[in-house]
Amino acid sequence: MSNQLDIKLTEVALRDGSHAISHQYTVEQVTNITKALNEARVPYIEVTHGDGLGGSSLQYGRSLTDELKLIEAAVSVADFSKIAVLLLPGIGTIENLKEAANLGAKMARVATHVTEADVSKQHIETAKELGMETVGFLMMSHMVGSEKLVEQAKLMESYGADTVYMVDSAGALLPHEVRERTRALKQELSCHVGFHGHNNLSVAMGNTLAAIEEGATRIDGSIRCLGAGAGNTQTEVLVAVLEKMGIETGVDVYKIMDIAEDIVAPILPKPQEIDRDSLTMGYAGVYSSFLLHANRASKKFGVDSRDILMELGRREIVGGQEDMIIDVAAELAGKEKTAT
Ligand SMILES: C[C@H](O)CC(=O)C(=O)O
Ligand SMILES: [Mn+2]
Repeated sequence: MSNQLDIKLTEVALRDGSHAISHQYTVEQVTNITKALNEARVPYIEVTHGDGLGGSSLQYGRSLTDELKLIEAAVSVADFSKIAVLLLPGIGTIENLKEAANLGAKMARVATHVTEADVSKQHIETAKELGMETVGFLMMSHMVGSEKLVEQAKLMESYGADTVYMVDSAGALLPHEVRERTRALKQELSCHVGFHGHNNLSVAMGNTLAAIEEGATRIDGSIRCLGAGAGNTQTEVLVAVLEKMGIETGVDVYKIMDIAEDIVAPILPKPQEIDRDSLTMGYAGVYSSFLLHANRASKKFGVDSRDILMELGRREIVGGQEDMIIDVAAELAGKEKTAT
């Protein structure tokens, strides 16, 4: 494969990884990690609450630190990397977006459920007016086939998205499915196509390579797999793999390895791994950020967390419906009680 692919990586540990550490980032951690990623020449670094701007709440989990302080800290030490923010319309507002842009965020990633791209119009247009690079982020892409995905991606492109991402929020897609969907997106869109994977089925790397082979050029990773569920495509591994394939990312492979080992690993509450819960998320097609919510509900109601996740998958519960996790756990606990 040619090394002229213009692959640009976005590091998401300071946003997607927020789910894995219950949104407890400090200014010091964000400053240290951003400074090091900037030195390693990572093009984009996403910083926000795990559920995007305005996500800090009882429903999604309260942040330890105001995300605007985290964004400000990241911007202050990044003279090469651009700081990106995630925004889910309905959680984050246009006002939140303006605040982030004022602080120096240069990229807005507007995320919707894969069938609801139409709600991103105002936010993508505003981000453009603010002079930001814009990304449309189609979450839970495994829930639809190529045709629907293309239809929704085209909407985002028509609103002005510079890139549209296929987002495998549940880590449920397999390489042949990513390949087929990416091919369809590339055929129908003129903007960049991106891929965001989760490693719940241990295929995030294979999925990412399939996406790149089909023409995706905007790729997400999380260093040391610090993302929701089992984490995302592991950035330092991806950089090394792409370098071996002759594909340039511009990221310094030794430096990114060192950040993973020396700066990120020490802040993890536990190593990011595929355990029975994260595996069940990929298997059942459940939103990766539900992991800690399901763990808590499992303890509270004494129900196997896999049963909760399987039921959430059956009911096709999506982001924004976190309250259903408690409902499902309570229901299952009630059924178990009746049965005994
Ligand atoms: C709000 C979600 O965590 C966005 C994301 O990273 C995904 O859907 O995956
Ligand atoms: Mn994610």
